[in-house]
Amino acid sequence: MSEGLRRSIATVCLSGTLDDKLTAAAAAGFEGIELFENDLVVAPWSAKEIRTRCADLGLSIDLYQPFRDFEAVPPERLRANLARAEQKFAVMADLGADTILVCSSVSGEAVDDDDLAAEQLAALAERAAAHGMRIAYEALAWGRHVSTWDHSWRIVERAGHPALGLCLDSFHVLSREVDPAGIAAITPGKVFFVQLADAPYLRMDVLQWSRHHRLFPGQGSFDLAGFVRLALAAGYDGPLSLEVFNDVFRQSDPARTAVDAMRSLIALEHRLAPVGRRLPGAPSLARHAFTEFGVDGHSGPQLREALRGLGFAHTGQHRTKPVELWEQQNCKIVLNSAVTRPQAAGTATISAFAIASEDPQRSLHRAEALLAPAHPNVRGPGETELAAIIAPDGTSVFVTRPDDGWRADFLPTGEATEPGAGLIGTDHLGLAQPFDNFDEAGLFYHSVLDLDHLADEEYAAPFGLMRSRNVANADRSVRLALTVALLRRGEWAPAVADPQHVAFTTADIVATAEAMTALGATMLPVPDNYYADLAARFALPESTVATLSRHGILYDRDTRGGELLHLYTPVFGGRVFFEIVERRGGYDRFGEANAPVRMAAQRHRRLTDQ
Ligand SMILES: O=C(O)c1ccc(O)c(O)c1
Ligand SMILES: [Mg+2]
Repeated sequence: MSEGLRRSIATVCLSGTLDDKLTAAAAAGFEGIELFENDLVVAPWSAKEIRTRCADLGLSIDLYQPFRDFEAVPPERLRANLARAEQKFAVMADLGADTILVCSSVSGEAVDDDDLAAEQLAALAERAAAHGMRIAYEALAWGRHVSTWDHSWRIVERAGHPALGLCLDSFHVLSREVDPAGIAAITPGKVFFVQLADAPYLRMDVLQWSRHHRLFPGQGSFDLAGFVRLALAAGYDGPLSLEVFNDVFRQSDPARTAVDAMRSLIALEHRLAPVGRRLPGAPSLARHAFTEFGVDGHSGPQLREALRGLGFAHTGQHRTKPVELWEQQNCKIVLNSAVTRPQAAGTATISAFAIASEDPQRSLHRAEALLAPAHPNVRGPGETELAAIIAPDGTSVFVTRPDDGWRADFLPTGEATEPGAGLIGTDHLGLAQPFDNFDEAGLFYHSVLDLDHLADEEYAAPFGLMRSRNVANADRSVRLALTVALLRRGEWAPAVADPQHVAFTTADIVATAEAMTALGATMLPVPDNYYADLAARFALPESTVATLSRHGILYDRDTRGGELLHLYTPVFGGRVFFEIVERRGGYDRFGEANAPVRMAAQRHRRLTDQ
């Protein structure tokens, strides 16, 4: 099994016609599919033509699904069900598929009788066997009488038919409270099929949860690696098949979803070592090396002025491109007037960011193994090779050496970086994600850069509910805050609801605020109401609140007493802003509680500016 298990995907995961789905699955490198009945019914091809099309694309049809409401029914219903099954076996023969999925019944006609269920499933298996086919019985978490994997296994065991086995679906298993550990003790050979889906923990009706909120492995909260290990311990060696019902994926570009899906499987297999295929190990990351803003004649001057106010100096000019380097200690900002990515006139965008890696080459190999698209490296003679990958939202992610050799591409301007304003380095980047790519982005950064998923937060902001997902490396020298609106954004929400930012670290935020005021910085005014509430929430001394208020510093405290003091600039270039943070006592979050205050203040400021 050293080269791994087969990789399959259910057609229900992907948007479009059957043709769209098959093309996307094959292009992403899948070896097999689960063919959903609906996709067959609407296809213009006969079952035989589908088989040929799949074979041409190198795809096997690993499962035909689903067959519903079969077992534990009165005799006349059984006769009708068996006749229905015979038709399906004929279709399967044409498809060249040998395994059919039978979901546990949800029908009101079914009775709570394991003996009857076992007997009828054995009768079905007997007929399947006559066609050289087999039945995989799956307990739906909302099945009428059979809703847990252990119950479905008792019935399959009781039936004792060689052509009857189990389909284990991680969603149905892990969404229920039944301990999955016993899966390892299932008789070898009796797990016929394994379906994989992750999901966020939600307290809601399990059918709704399953049909709308499934995610690819690594995008939710389930322990998929643990689940697969149990199936492997039971001797399973069939495909690992993704079966993800998700409202966003159902309407997204299938080619892209299929790559996201494949990335999730590759990352999962890596965690199954020594069974799965291995990825190049993730080198440790040293820090945020630089952040690049794409600017134009309107947004460029705004950002230059903002950086001056924060104590930055324009230290370097690129040898061949209209690109400026701005620095203050380990904070490095690049302003690029020649970004190739389209952006609206007058705006600024984070077009790229760079992370210093102890082994950039290995970081890139890992990214490639995880199907991250590469950024073509355009460099002039004598310039440093800067390799980049493209994140799901189109941002280039450069992986650089810790020695900052890339700085040699900039000719010094002679401007001094002293005295600055006490900014030490980059704490994190805040990257608002396109609605459709949020889960994809989380998995991308988690798997490609090996950033841990720290926390998800939801908060009510002026322009809608927001979700943030925090990812960081082990020593927290690289942090990203990914944000998205909980619902697809409406037309009315202004740009401040969808911004990007760079947060810099200071060891003394009050001193930094004073230095920035002296430099003429424009910081964001924070309303008095906020401070009145803050004093009440945290029982802070009046003098502390007065100091915070004087500088527009926001405050948060975690349950262990760690504190965050942070302040913001207004939005520049339509979309970007800066944050200054001082972390105390191991505070490990991003002050999400204050995001709505910031958004309202930024909106207010833009209105009064106009
Ligand atoms: O939601 C369903 O109906 C459904 C169908 C087939 C499956 O394998 C499944 O897990 C759920
Ligand atoms: Mg399933």
